[in-house]
Amino acid sequence: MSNTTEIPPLGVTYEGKLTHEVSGGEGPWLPFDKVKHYTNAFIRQNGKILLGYKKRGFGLGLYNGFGGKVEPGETSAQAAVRELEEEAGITAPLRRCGSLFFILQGLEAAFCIEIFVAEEYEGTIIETDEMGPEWFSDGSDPSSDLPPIPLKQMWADDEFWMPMFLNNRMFVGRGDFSEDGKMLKYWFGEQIL
Ligand SMILES: Nc1[nH]c(=O)nc2c1ncn2[C@H]1C[C@H](O)[C@@H](COP(=O)(O)OP(=O)(O)OP(=O)(O)O)O1
Repeated sequence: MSNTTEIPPLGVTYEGKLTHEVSGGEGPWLPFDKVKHYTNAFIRQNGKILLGYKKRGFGLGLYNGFGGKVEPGETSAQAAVRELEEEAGITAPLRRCGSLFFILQGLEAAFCIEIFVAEEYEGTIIETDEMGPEWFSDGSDPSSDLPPIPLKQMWADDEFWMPMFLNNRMFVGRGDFSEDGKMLKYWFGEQIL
């Protein structure tokens, strides 16, 4: 790991205190002109975590939480509930547990993604045109028959903030990606409220 820094890069928003957990990569942080707001929601229940296999569009072929763009007039919390229902058919009392900022080389707008989690949900989980939902073990139950979280088939940043997420910490961070999806530089930390 090189270029470690304790100062969070531009785009990382937080309140209160921040601890630096992990950073790395080379070169300068990439510039950005605009920011687009997104959500990403996870259901975590009894040692299991619900992920979706992305069937189309951005992040195709990767597992992720359920989410998408925040529409005009919506709060990110409202968008998170709507996107979870659109993509997995369920509603849940989501609460925010982190904020991430990503830049993809070649795209003019950066992604500001609010991450949400809930331990319960209502409705029946369904496969949609966008997502194939699957349960994974969150690692807390050694006797679980479920597969582990498939980090090799997720965005490269996930392995850095997932440990904080799984420990119920509020996390923030930034990752800059090349056009072919390689993470060039990253910084992740924990927010202490
Ligand atoms: N580097 C990254 N790491 C990660 O874990 N999630 C990422 C990510 N970059 C993007 N995401 C997530 C945020 C969001 O849940 C999803 C992108 O949402 P979508 O592909 O659904 O966006 P769309 O532009 O299709 O929006 P909608 O049409 O509103 O669904 O990918």
